[in-house]
Amino acid sequence: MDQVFGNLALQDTITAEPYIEIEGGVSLRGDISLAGAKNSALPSIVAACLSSDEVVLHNVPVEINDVRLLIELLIEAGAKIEIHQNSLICCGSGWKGGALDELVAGKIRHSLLLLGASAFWGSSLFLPLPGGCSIGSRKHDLHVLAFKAMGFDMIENEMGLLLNESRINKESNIVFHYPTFGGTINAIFAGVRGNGTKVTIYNAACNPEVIDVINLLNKMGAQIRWVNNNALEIIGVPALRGTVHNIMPDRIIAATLISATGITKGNVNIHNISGEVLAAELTTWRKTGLQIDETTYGLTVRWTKRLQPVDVVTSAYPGFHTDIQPLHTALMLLSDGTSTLTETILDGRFEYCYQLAKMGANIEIVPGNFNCVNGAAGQIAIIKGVDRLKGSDVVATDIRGGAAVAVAALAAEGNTKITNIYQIERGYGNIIDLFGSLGANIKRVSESK
Ligand SMILES: CC(=O)N[C@H]1[C@@H](OP(=O)(O)OP(=O)(O)OC[C@H]2O[C@@H](n3ccc(=O)[nH]c3=O)[C@H](O)[C@@H]2O)O[C@H](CO)[C@@H](O)[C@@H]1O
Ligand SMILES: C=C(OP(=O)(O)O)C(=O)O
Repeated sequence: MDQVFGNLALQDTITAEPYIEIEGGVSLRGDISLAGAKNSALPSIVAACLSSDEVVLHNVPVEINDVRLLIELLIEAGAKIEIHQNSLICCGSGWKGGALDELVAGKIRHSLLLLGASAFWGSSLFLPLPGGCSIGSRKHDLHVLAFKAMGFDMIENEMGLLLNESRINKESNIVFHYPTFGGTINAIFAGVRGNGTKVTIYNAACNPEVIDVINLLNKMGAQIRWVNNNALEIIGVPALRGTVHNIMPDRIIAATLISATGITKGNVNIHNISGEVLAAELTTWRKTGLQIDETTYGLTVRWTKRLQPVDVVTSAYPGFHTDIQPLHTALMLLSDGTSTLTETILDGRFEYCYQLAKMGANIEIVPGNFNCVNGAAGQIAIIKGVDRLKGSDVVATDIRGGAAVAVAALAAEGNTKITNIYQIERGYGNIIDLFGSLGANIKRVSESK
């Protein structure tokens, strides 16, 4: 790889500390339980604020930076949220909408979901441009399309999105060309309230995190059901009620642990996860020779022999998850041959590969003969397995790219220093405990303290 930093040199927000230090070479061993999923918790917290009764959420990963920021935004918009360890008591009775803080909204992708919440409450909201991982062109045209199809008055400019106080149509059809995760959730939030209004979302996202949010809303009295061919039908109800809900376990953290176990030749039991939510990924990883068994409590993962290369193409659920592709790359780094990874969802999702190259990984990024779902030119990573990785100074480029370099560092010879760990901590509550409890030599260092 001739580029040392990829496009990362263009970013001006890389933080030197705190940083993570990993002394590689320890095989991960032991048992571990998963925390609640970030990508279910974020929309679920917004959903919980759609009722003026109390909604209690358990198993919320409250240490995650993005969760904290979303709570801050919701409180600013008038919701009441109390944090009690890993549980939240949420109530939307004071919802006032308004203009959201640019700095906070601009750090997270799911600030977008406050638009759906505002439509639910019948109030206006100005959302400065949302943020999230810098992993390609993250468009929001499908969100706008959904709001407009439902009859809401939405104005979009280079500063952000303005939802004016407006009413939902009696009946609307939303047709997505791609099953957008955030777009589906936003349309559900906006469509769930009404007096018998009907919204049908064609080609809706059906990943486990969406199902978790729908289950929560239906417990709150919403009427949301699948009709056919991934169409969701939402019949508006006058109000939602309080309930209690457990956020689903984080399947991407499970994938992170599987990758880390495979690359370190380990033996780890992952509790409270069903193989069903990672079906495409487990099928792929079993082909590498990694032994993964489903048990009554979760998954057992055992390395028994050098892993074989296996090609992956990312796609919408139930396909191989784009958030898990960096973890598959990590798993393939020491494999016995060449594998390819074709990323079809997000065009900028290979930045972390330039960091892995500093550790001795052999990865080439080549143009693909296709466009990603956002219309941008797609790329393919060609990974040639090497015999060893070496510790190095690397940067966490985004949540999962950061996790991938941490996973590689666990198997590298010597010491790796990872900076810009704010990115990792946007998605992992405590990666030090996650790997440390399985034997890894890992610590978080803050020299200025
Ligand atoms: C907080 C959260 O849960 N984030 C997840 C969510 O993000 P997010 O909700 O942003 O993902 P989407 O499914 O909406 O986006 C996937 C693709 O569709 C494109 N698109 C999306 C919306 C739109 O209006 N127009 C459009 O073209 C995006 O640019 C992207 O290329 O799903 C992504 C894809 O599985 C994951 O990587 C993120 O981890
Ligand atoms: C891309 C991710 O998150 P976000 O959409 O919040 O940036 C992720 O969780 O991997």
